[in-house]
Parts: sequence; structure tokens; C-alpha cells
Amino acid sequence: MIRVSHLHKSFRVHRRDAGWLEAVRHLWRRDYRVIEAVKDVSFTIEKGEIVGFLGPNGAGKTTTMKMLAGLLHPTSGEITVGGFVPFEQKPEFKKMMSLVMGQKSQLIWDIPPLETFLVNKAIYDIDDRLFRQTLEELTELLDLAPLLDKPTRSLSLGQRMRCELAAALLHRPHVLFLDEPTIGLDVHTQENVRRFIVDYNREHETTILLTSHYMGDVAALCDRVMIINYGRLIYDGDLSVLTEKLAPYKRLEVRFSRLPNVDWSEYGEVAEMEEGTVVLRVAREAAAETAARLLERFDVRDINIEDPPLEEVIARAFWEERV
Ligand SMILES: Nc1ncnc2c1ncn2[C@@H]1O[C@H](COP(=O)(O)OP(=O)(O)OP(=O)(O)O)[C@@H](O)[C@H]1O
Repeated sequence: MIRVSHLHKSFRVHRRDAGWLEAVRHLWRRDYRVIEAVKDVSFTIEKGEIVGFLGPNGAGKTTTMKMLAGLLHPTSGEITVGGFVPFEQKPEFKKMMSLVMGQKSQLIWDIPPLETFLVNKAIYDIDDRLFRQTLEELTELLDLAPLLDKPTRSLSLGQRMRCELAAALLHRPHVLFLDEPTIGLDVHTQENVRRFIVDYNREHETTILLTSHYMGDVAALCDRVMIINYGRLIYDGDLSVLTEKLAPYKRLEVRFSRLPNVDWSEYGEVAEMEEGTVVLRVAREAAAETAARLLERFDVRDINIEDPPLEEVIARAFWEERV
């Protein structure tokens, strides 16, 4: 569905040092600096996949998404989305995809969401029956009924985000680019939005590329992740493989009736210790056996074996640069 080959994007920006003298000098002499935001990125995404696109601030995620959505022209390289070249902005292309940016609203501020939806109906030339049917479905799924006729500016962030998603989906796009769709939302609304994305993807086989700083989004939604750092793709594959590769240990959280006074290094590396609980880092293959040993020797109230937190795995990927 999405094919990207040797994609590059550079921006030419004015170079100017601070100070008024520099500002005056700048009137005559203009220096430029080139920022290579995306460097030689290639990937393919098949129909119906949900792929997480991760990277630290300024890594090149939004720039890539904007190129995929046809808002930016690549410096070089090729992109096709559903067979279309995005930057040509053919009407058929616009009808088959949608871009949702958590930081930017596509709803018209002073009118109720329903009226923005009607504007979109006209823009995308959606026929009456399909519009009614889709709106009904989205209203139900996103619980929009009480919001549709309130002015957008009076909605909370979470309510607005649900309406943003509806606005983006009214024309039933096959490809969805979601840039930070849960940013700033409370935990409950984040979960609702995640559940909606999963259900929607399952039902309509929508292809989804998603960026998020919330690892909860990524863990809940994506089996596959792509990691970009300084404009380069440094990982593209299964999230579980990444975890195993970069964090080849498990976290054993053990709660005791009374914390025993022992040399923990015999069991693993202590990550945390407080009151009656100790968290140990233990090699993956030794986790089950270590848990059994602890259960046998001590008065254990509860024991939990978990993968390391995703934040830690992703942070390691950034440090290691090349995965
Ligand atoms: N229009 C522009 N002009 C100049 N430089 C730009 C422009 N847009 C992006 N950049 C630069 O390109 C690089 C990549 O930016 P981009 O917004 O794609 O990163 P990002 O991974 O989405 O970061 P974030 O997580 O902070 O949103 C950054 O160095 C940014 O400053």
C-alpha cells in the first residue's frame, strides 16, 4: 500500500548569528545552512498494517509523514501510496488517505463539528447515504452525539480529538497517517482513542502509520515499529524482536511478606527496592528458573515476570544508534 524508496528531504534555512550587527550584515549577505531532515529512508507497508513510527524530537517523523501525505515535496527518492504519487495531489489520492495531527486542528473553531463534517462532505464529494451511514457509525464508535452541535472551541481536548478522528474518517480513507493522535489526552481518553483505532483498523483494514511519544499507544497498537534517528531509519521490524535484542532481560517484581536480607546478586541485578518489594533484572532465559528458586526459598506473596518497559527499550535504540 505504501512504498518508499531512498527518500531524502533537506531544508535550506538562513544562518544568522545573534546580535543587531549580524542582523544588519544579513541584509547584504545571506548564508544558508542545509538541514537534512530525512536521509535515504526506504520501507514498505502492506494493506491493513498498523506501524509505529518512533524517534526522538526532530528525528524526521513529521517531515516523512508530510511527504507521505503529499504536503511536502521530497528532495529526492520515490513514494507511492495506494499507487499514487502523493505530491501530485490527485483528487483520488486525497480521497483515499487522511492525515491527523494531534497538534493541529482541522475542525473549524467557531462552528460545531457537525458543520465541519458537512464541509468535508462537500470537499470529498461524499454522497448523502454514505455520509449519513458513516457519521452514524462514527458517532456511535466515538460517542459523539452530545458533541456534534456544540461550538468546537467549547470542547475539551479529548472531545475535540474524537471529533478530529471522525472528520478525518468521514470519507472512509484506506490509509491513515496519525501524528501524535493522543497527545495531551488523559489516560482514559487515550485508551478510548486506542481502542477505536484498533477496532477501526480491524473492521476496515485501514493501513495506519502512527507516531506517538506515548509508548502505551505503541504497545497497544503496533506489532511493527520503525525507528528513525537523525533522519535515518535505524530499525524496521517486530516490536518483540527489538525488545529481545536490546533488552535481553526480564523484570522480576517480587513482593515478600518481609523483605529478606540476602545477597540479591545471586538472583539478578537489583533495579528497584522498596518496602517489601524488590525488582530484579534477570537474563530472559533464566527468568523462570530464578522465579522458581525465589518461590522455593522465601515467603513470596506475589511475583511478576515482565518485559522491560518499552520506554527503556526505545531509549536504548537511540543510544545504540544502529540496531
Ligand atoms: N519547514 C522546515 N524548515 C526547516 N527545518 C525544518 C522544517 N520542518 C522540519 N525541519 C527540521 O527537520 C528536522 C526534522 O523535523 P521533524 O518535525 O520531522 O521531526 P519529528 O521527528 O517529527 O520531531 P517531533 O517529535 O519533535 O515532532 C528538525 O531538525 C526540524 O527542525
